[in-house]
Amino acid sequence: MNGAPVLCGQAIEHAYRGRVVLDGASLALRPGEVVSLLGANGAGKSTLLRILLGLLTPSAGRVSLDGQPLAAYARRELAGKLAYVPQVHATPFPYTVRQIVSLGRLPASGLFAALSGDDRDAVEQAIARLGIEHLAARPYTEISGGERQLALIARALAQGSRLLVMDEPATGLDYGNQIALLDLLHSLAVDGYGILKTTHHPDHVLAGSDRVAMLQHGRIVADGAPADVLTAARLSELYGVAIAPVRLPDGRLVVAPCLST
Ligand SMILES: Nc1ncnc2c1ncn2[C@@H]1O[C@H](COP(=O)(O)OP(=O)(O)OP(=O)(O)O)[C@@H](O)[C@H]1O
Repeated sequence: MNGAPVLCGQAIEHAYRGRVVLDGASLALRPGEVVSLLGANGAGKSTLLRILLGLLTPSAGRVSLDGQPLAAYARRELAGKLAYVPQVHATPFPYTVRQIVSLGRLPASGLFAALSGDDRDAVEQAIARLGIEHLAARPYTEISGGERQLALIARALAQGSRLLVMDEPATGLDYGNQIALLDLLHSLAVDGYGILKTTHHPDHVLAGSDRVAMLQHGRIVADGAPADVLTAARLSELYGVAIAPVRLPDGRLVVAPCLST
């Protein structure tokens, strides 16, 4: 059973140069659940994530963590509770994957301190959980986008926070790694992690998410169990194409593309 919400955004509003992107969006994340945030391109998903992480200050609304306003936390304390997995980026520096994962320990160890034994253990455990031991000594600049994504997730795990906020974590992963990622996120939730991720794949919501929130017109227009929320009407409205979930003989729901020509 999930506990009380630990990360709560309430009535969040945000505008970029006067253009309203979020207009009263509310979203909560509890331990032990995978929550997917769905929305069309430009709907404001990344903006909402950045606000929930305290990286961007909303024009209006409140964000709280464990009942305290986000602003009440020191940066290091926040990092111990909340980790961000950004969209894959390139770094100009040829750090090894192990060094990238070690960056997750910086908030705990301090910028100039050597890694302790506990830090090193956390790094190796994160690398093992992602199954990327074979990449650990490779330069981050010389691995694929999908491999970088796995390294960034390992970095978030090494950080030790129990809430993970991920911006399109499946992007760039091949099909096998997408499924492995869904499995990993589910197993992390079973271990008590709370996971909030954006996705463009309704199938990644139907498989492996406990809850889905739909962002449209700057608001969360639906929030609940994937099978309840992802109706043909809502999906068609969200994406502007005819789309319908299909129930397989074994009871699972899937969304299959249906081309107009
Ligand atoms: N720094 C910025 N300055 C001005 N406008 C911005 C800025 N960041 C985002 N926007 C605009 O705000 C809107 C929401 O952007 P955001 O990245 O939050 O959407 P998204 O739902 O994550 O999109 P996508 O699915 O395409 O990644 C977009 O129209 C975008 O162009």
